[in-house]
Amino acid sequence: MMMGELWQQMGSVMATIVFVYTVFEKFFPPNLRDRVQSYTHKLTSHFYPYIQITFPEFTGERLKRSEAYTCIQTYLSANSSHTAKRLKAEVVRDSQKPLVLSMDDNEEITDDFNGVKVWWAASKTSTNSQPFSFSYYPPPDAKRYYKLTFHKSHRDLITLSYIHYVLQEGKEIASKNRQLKLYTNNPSSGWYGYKSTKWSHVIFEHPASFETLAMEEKKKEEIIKDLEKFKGGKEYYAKIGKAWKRGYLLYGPPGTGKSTMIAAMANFMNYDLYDLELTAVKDNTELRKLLIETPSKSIIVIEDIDCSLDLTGQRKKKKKEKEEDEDQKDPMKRAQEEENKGSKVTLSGLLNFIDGIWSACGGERIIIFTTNFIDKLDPALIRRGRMDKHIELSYCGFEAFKVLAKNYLDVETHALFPVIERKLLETDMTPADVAENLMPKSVDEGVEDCLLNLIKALEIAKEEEAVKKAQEEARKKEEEDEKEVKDKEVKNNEKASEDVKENGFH
Ligand SMILES: Nc1ncnc2c1ncn2[C@@H]1O[C@H](COP(=O)(O)OP(=O)(O)OP(=O)(O)O)[C@@H](O)[C@H]1O
Ligand SMILES: [Mg+2]
Repeated sequence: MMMGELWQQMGSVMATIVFVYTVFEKFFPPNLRDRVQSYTHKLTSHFYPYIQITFPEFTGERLKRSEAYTCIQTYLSANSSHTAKRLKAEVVRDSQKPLVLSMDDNEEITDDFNGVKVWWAASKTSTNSQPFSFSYYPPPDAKRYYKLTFHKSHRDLITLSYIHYVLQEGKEIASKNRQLKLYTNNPSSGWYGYKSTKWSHVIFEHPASFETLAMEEKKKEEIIKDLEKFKGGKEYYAKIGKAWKRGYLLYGPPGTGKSTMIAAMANFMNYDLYDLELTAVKDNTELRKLLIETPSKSIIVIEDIDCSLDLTGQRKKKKKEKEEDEDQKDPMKRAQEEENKGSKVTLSGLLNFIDGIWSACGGERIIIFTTNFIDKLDPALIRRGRMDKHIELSYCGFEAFKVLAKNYLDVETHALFPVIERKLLETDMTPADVAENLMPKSVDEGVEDCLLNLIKALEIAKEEEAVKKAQEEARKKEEEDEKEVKDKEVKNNEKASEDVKENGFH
């Protein structure tokens, strides 16, 4: 007999029992009722050897969607779409698949775990308590739940292992199908300031990956391994007593692939990106709130950290000195300055953001800073522990060029490659410029035309570099000559005054 039919029969039996129970409750004293109840339980469990566990969709007072329900739904959708006969199709937000199929209400499927058979049923109970009442409003939504049924002899296996397995699997499938998101912080002033959430997002669709990223193979591998180690390092971080987070500092000239690498990292890790615009953050308190609102499995990015705030000298200025400065200003001027300054985030606020006790909330977070000028940054900001790994992205070398040639022209070798290799050694050109020159400018341009374009561009860049160098040298020489003349003058003046002293002339 099918489980569904069995339950239908059980339903009518239950209705009779409920009726008898109501009569029984009315006419029998409480102590007798308790005794009869315990016997009934024993009797039913003897004849009905199955255990049922329900997982309601909503739990708690705040009607939060149950995480377990969502995981089970994902797990069953992946497993039921080929076994269940009635399926429900839904467009699910943030999922890569346009349509997600899951089992329909009152549908039932079986699953197998270590040779043990279990039954899953999707059910719902109507919450409308007055079925015949007339109302202008539609009846409230039904309460959905999943019901798991299994034989009582497998109680331990199911409750200790199987349910855990289903939840884990569900989570993993969801994270694989998840659409990545790119968040940015809302400005704290104006209408956005009243928004309950501090971050707004769009779907992240950057196609960058480590395969298409142009850089030395060895360096790339090292970064990939570092990321992999971090991802699977939950126990390790717990063992060494460190918060599960890692900081990367990406530095190098403009157009060397810092932003591209961030996108590649997000795609590789399957983490959401939180692009933090520091100048829009009011103060340190708000910075902390933003941090708390980022969940685990996220990458927090602060681009061009050297330009975001004046973070270079603030920590060095002593508090006392600062107070003295402030006291001397008149209050009106001070208030205006505060207003103009916009963001009051300080270096110490940022240091605490990265490394303070709050930064440990949530875990599994990566923080990335990018800068064009690493020397401008306060050493405290980029010390290991805050920025654990410093990655330099530099001008295009031959290895990086080969990746770009493969991406843009689909070639791995060419007779012109050795020429380009030599020219790249002589000239500094960013991967962004190399990529631009490699891109065919019309449908008629073939591989060779593009490579020749690049060679030409490298030659022009070399000439420009030589001119710049000559100009720089000429400027330096001019400065030195000027200095020499000045030094001579000073020396002559000194000599003259010494003569005056010695000879006693006035
Ligand atoms: N290493 C690279 N690999 C692949 N493409 C690259 C690389 N570097 C630059 N590019 C190309 O050049 C463009 C600019 O690169 P990107 O924005 O990553 O530079 P950046 O280092 O972030 O520059 P900035 O310092 O100005 O922000 C990208 O769109 C990308 O196509
Ligand atoms: Mg950039």
